[in-house]
Amino acid sequence: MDMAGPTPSPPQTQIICKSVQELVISSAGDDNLPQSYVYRDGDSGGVIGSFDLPAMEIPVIDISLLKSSSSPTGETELDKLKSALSSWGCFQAINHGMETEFLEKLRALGKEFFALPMEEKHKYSRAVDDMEGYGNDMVLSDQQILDWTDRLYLSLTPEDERKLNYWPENPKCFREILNEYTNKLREIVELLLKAMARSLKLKEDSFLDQYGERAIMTGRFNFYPPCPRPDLVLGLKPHSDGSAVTILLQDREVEGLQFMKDDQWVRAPINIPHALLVNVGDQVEIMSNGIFKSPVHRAVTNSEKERTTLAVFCSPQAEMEIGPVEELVDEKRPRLYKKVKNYTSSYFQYYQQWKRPIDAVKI
Ligand SMILES: O=C(O)CCC(=O)C(=O)O
Ligand SMILES: [Fe+2]
Repeated sequence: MDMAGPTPSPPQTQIICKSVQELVISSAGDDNLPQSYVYRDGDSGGVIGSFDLPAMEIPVIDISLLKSSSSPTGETELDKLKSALSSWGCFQAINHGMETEFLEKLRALGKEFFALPMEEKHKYSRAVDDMEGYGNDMVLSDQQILDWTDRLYLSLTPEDERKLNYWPENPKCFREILNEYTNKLREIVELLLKAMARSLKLKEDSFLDQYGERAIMTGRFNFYPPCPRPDLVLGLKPHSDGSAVTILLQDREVEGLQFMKDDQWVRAPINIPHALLVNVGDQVEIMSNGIFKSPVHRAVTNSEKERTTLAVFCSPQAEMEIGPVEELVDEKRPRLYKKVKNYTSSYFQYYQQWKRPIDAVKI
């Protein structure tokens, strides 16, 4: 199955709308809240829900211990990884080899970019038909409920496919730091994919074999301005990621991410500022034949504080055919997913229609 093929319905006229930040500047309070952002009863289970949700007990994994399973600590950490990914589908990664100061520089890149004057940011605005660049939701239908977020979306690898015209020249160190982060994450993702395979008693290249030499990494700085009605507006609608693995650098001070577990929303904590939040995307769920879970998550808004995060989506090369690793298919666990190529290409059309693209490849 090629995901570049049939999709729910073709994109309709697209309208580029004002950035959320501009809306906040131009409207003085909730009387002016545009209806296109508002959830009404009946949309996705109705209201956004309670604000005192439980915090999740998210597993913390020392990824420096995942390099070898020959020591007892390595073995324990691999077991923790397996259990984290098959129950939650996510964990906080510590000892990833990046200094706290470096992560702070990265956080500052996003904050400083979104704090630039509008005219300056508009130099990097995405084109109507392009995902990349500065902007907000692609509007594909009148019914679409918009996300209360502005983004800067950049392709990071393959390096020769970077569109540098979208990479801000201000802050000055933007390109250098983001490039360094990309290189670090590339190593981390390789390490994780090997460890995931070993945790399932597979050969360590079992997932990497489906990954290709020109793997795709895209970075998205998400900026959530304060919102007058967090009870009616979401920062990001419920979704699971179309990636193989996503690495999220959360805001240091402001929470907002929530995961769905046993039909309940739970808050992702920000208690470890130097941790990276790693979550499985649909493509690892497919490759692991459903053993590892691609969790549904969303971002809520905050009436007082703005929030900035950086998500990096890591996926196999588009031409690679991915599917459940053969050793994970047997009578007890029949094949759950078809083989698929180019999984992320139609992701957003499903996303905007509240559909999970992974349902389209289930057997
Ligand atoms: O900003 C967040 O906390 C979540 C970001 C996210 O889920 C995404 O960009 O896919
Ligand atoms: Fe996500």
